[in-house]
Amino acid sequence: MGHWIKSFFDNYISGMYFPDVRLTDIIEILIIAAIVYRVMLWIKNTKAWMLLKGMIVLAAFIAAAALLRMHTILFLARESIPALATAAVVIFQPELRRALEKLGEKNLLNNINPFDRSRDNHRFSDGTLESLVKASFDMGSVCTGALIVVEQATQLTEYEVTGIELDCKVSSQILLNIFEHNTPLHDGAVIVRGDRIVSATCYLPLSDNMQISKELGTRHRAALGMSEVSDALTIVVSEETGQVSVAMGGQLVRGITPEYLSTRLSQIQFRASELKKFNIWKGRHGHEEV
Ligand SMILES: Nc1ncnc2c1ncn2[C@@H]1O[C@H](COP(=O)(O)OP(=O)(O)OP(=O)(O)O)[C@@H](O)[C@H]1O
Repeated sequence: MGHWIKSFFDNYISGMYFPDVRLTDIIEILIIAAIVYRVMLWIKNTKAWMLLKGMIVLAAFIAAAALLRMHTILFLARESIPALATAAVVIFQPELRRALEKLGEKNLLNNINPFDRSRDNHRFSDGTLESLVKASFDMGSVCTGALIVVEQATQLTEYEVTGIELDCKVSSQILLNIFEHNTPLHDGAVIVRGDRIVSATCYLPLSDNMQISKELGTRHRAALGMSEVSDALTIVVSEETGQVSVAMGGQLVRGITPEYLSTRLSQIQFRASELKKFNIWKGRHGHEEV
């Protein structure tokens, strides 16, 4: 038996090439796998999926042209590659920007950089949370349409300037007043930063998600659009049905309850660093992803 094992090793194993795998190689493989996974998710969740499908069709066409030796088509394809690459960057500018912003949100530099203003103003009180929930469901009960964006780490200044500047403490009464029909501020969205309403009548980007239900109009599309370009949580109250929905991270959850909205708001109520302390001390929502 011993002889057999020895001859097996001599004949097969000793002839094999075992690369010298270091710990850094394993870390490198894991990093590349995570990046590829993230890029694939990004492609799947954005317009890039359409682009990828288009590129596959184009590649198949060029491969067929190469097989059939269609030199003019190959020449045109070769010459247009730089132009197509530039066009892709221009077309996907919002998605690329969002991807980089997301990277920045999780960046360790946020915890180190003392000049980062976003660390100071993204916490709202329990009073604001309760006012948002109360106002949303009060408006829902009388079918008053509303759109309320609760800012998180992504600064919404560019959307804030499309509206009328306000600086008032969040209260359910103010929100009800703003969205009252036929009043000057009722159209568009309100942006909430911390405990304050910073702007009303804001214009939000519309989502071009083709999977969104056809029965939903531009108010819901705007809420979803906002959630695609930022980490904000947007509350929508339907004027038609009185239903309250919430959009965040490119997902729209329709027909929610006050408890659900309360939970979602409490999940974003504290900054990540504060949240850890909050969970340790209060033991609330410790299991939920933020
Ligand atoms: N891009 C936008 N940014 C902000 N608000 C918007 C935007 N587009 C539409 N709205 C708001 O939505 C209102 C129109 O809502 P619309 O009826 O088209 O949407 P909906 O999703 O069907 O909502 P509802 O159920 O309330 O009818 C507008 O009067 C405006 O207040």
